[in-house]
Amino acid sequence: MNVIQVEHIRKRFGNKDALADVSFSVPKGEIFGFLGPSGSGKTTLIKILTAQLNPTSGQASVFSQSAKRMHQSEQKMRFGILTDNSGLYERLTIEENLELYRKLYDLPKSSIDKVLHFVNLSGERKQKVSRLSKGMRQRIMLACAVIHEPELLFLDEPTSALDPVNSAHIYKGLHYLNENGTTIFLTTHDMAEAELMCNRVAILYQGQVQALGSPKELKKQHRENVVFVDLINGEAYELPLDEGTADQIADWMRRGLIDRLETKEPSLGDIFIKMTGSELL
Ligand SMILES: Nc1ncnc2c1ncn2[C@@H]1O[C@H](COP(=O)(O)OP(=O)(O)OP(=O)(O)O)[C@@H](O)[C@H]1O
Repeated sequence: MNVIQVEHIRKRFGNKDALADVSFSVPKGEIFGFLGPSGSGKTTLIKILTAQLNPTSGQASVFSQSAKRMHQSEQKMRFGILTDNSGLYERLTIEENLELYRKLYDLPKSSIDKVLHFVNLSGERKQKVSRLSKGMRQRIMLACAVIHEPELLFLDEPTSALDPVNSAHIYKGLHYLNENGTTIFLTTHDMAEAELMCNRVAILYQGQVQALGSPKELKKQHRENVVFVDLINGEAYELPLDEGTADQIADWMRRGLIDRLETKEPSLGDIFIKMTGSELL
């Protein structure tokens, strides 16, 4: 079953297409990465999927219903969202902010302890939000998005303000949620994060999906068909992957001349740059 279905979505702002023609689907249980350079329309699509914006044309559905219904309270219970503008009450403590969400979703008291552990902030629960660092705020916003363990989670750059230790902690928590049934739709500029987290990724550029597949499939598709050979006498070769090369390598091997033999697979970052012409941020 697809949790998200996007068909020929176009979104025009003024005389410019933010999204020109975007189609893809996300099956239940997947961690799906929506990648693209800054300004490519990732946030716009999340807004369409969560009924904050209407598309100019095309169909978007979530939980097999029009995405336009996502503002309805029974749908709101089913998803969580983390974006730049996820609001926090500055004068309240971390715990008091979470308490508001706990009541909203009618959850047991223990949900606060659980989610504080999830974002690695159990020790800071009594601190006022106004005094917190950017990374801590991001973790509390994430806590607010996941406290009800939603069926579907939208994460717009969830670890952009986090250090590697806290990012690793969050990845673990997100995998736990996913193993317990949460489908995750995330945007990121961090290709290592996409590779680590996502079952499949879409690369968005010029308003369209330019590549779609698992990181492994994409790497295979974009693999250079060359083999690198270093011989023990110091000679180094870059040869095409063909029959002639196979015979040559077999001969070198028989004569014990090979020091190193490898094929080169591109990273997801290399593929992103190739597809979008953009340098990574
Ligand atoms: N409300 C709006 N009115 C006019 N233009 C908009 C509006 N919202 C977004 N845009 C434009 O649409 C394009 C896509 O923006 P969007 O925020 O979706 O990109 P993004 O991929 O999420 O970028 P980033 O990675 O920097 O967050 C940009 O050119 C942006 O300026």
